[in-house]
Amino acid sequence: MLDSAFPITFAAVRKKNVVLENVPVTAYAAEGKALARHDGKVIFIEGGVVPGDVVDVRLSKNKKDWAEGKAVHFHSYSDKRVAPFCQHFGTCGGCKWQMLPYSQQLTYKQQQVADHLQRIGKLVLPPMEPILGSVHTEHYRNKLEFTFSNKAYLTNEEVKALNGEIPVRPALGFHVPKLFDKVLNIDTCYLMQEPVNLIRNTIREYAVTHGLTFYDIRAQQGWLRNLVIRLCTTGEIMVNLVIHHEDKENRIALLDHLLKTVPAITTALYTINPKGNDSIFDLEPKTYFGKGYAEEKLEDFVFKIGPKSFFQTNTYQGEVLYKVTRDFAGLTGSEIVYDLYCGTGSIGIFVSRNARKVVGIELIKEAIDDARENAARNNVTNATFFAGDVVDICDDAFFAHHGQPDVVITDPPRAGMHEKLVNKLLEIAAPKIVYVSCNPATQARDLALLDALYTVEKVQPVDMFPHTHHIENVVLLKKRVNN
Ligand SMILES: C[S@@+](CC[C@H](N)C(=O)[O-])C[C@H]1O[C@@H](n2cnc3c(N)ncnc32)[C@H](O)[C@@H]1O
Repeated sequence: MLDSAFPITFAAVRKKNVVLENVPVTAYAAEGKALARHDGKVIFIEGGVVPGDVVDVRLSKNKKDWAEGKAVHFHSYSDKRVAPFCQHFGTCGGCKWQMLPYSQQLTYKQQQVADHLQRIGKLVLPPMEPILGSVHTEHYRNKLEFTFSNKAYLTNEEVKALNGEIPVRPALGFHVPKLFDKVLNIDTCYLMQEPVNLIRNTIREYAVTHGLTFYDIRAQQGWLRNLVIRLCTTGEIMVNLVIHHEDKENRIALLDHLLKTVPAITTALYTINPKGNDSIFDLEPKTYFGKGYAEEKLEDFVFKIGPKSFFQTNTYQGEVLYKVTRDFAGLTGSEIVYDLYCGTGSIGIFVSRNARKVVGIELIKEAIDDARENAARNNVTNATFFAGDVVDICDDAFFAHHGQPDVVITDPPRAGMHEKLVNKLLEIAAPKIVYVSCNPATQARDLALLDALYTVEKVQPVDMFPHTHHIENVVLLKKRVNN
């Protein structure tokens, strides 16, 4: 069937820059790319394509078994498509799946988890639990970072209309994908509740009318660099304005104007960043107004979140994810639980009342400082946290000193666990491992190694990021009895 839809020979397909015509898109692959097949060859397709569309694809990579390209023409659209709700859809890098109904997004995410675990992990799976969708499909984030730039993104039509005379054009919004120096001016973003749009637009309007300079990332000049807004479910709002250098008069005037316009802000900070990159992790934010941090709640645990702290970006689904993790761990109060890649210790603290002891390990020292402080604030006395690389820390002496784990909870970054750590876990052979992952592909790779000793008992995908291709997945592994 598919062959007749490809009026092109296999030899031609091996060339780059070939345009494949009338390609029926059948599924989604990893990283939000769409997928089609021809002659046993897999074609990954970018460019806002969804399964059910029929497109022409210009190939940019062309290997023996697979190719990659961009949709350059749509012959027909999937009947599953819906109208995107955001005016910035198509240019902005966020919320790229708005053209699919949410129920359909969940179906594709569920399929992808199953596909990765079976194809990469080659695992025998128990019946998978249906993905837990987000109650809030808009306004679900608790933090966003906007960028100032003196090069607002312009469409091709806008550039043509300017006849080569392109002026400095201040923008405050999001980077346009693949254009590192262009920023899309955002008017309304649906990722966070109000007053986040009001805060961003107030600052931009004030800055433009008062002639404040927006950063030029190429020339490394300009005053205003980034704006980080955190809005907690407790109602607290923390704003961190990142500027290139101190300009006390303008800084005070701008922040005072903001606080007067948006009195709901509970904390305002500013950070001076004279560096070539945007990271603030090696900088010291200064408090201008309020207590200098915000508080977020998960169940009745309260977490202190400073301007540099990491916290799950969807608080509602973060709580769902942690409940699944705690349920999978099946704690009775007598267990020693290791929380690997613990960040600010939030999973460990969340399960602490159900465990005898929690041992958390995390690379970033500041996150461990937060974990210790959050444990103390929540009267958690049975959790200890250690800063360092899990691979180095988790040696025999460490386990001998802190106790053999009854349950290991592991929540690594997208790259998954280091093979040395997987081997160590096989050696330590805890009865249960709960593996929380934001990348089912690397999770599947690690599970394939753990398969030497463990059986996958439960699989629960959780959707933390509606309208994106990102998936969180929790897997319960139990040690086989005969091992
Ligand atoms: C997905 S986050 C998990 C955070 C935490 N479990 C939570 O729910 O907030 C992964 C964490 O692993 C940490 N990390 C990355 N590589 C590490 C390593 N080699 N050793 C220890 N921690 C590491 C990162 O700093 C990050 O905090």
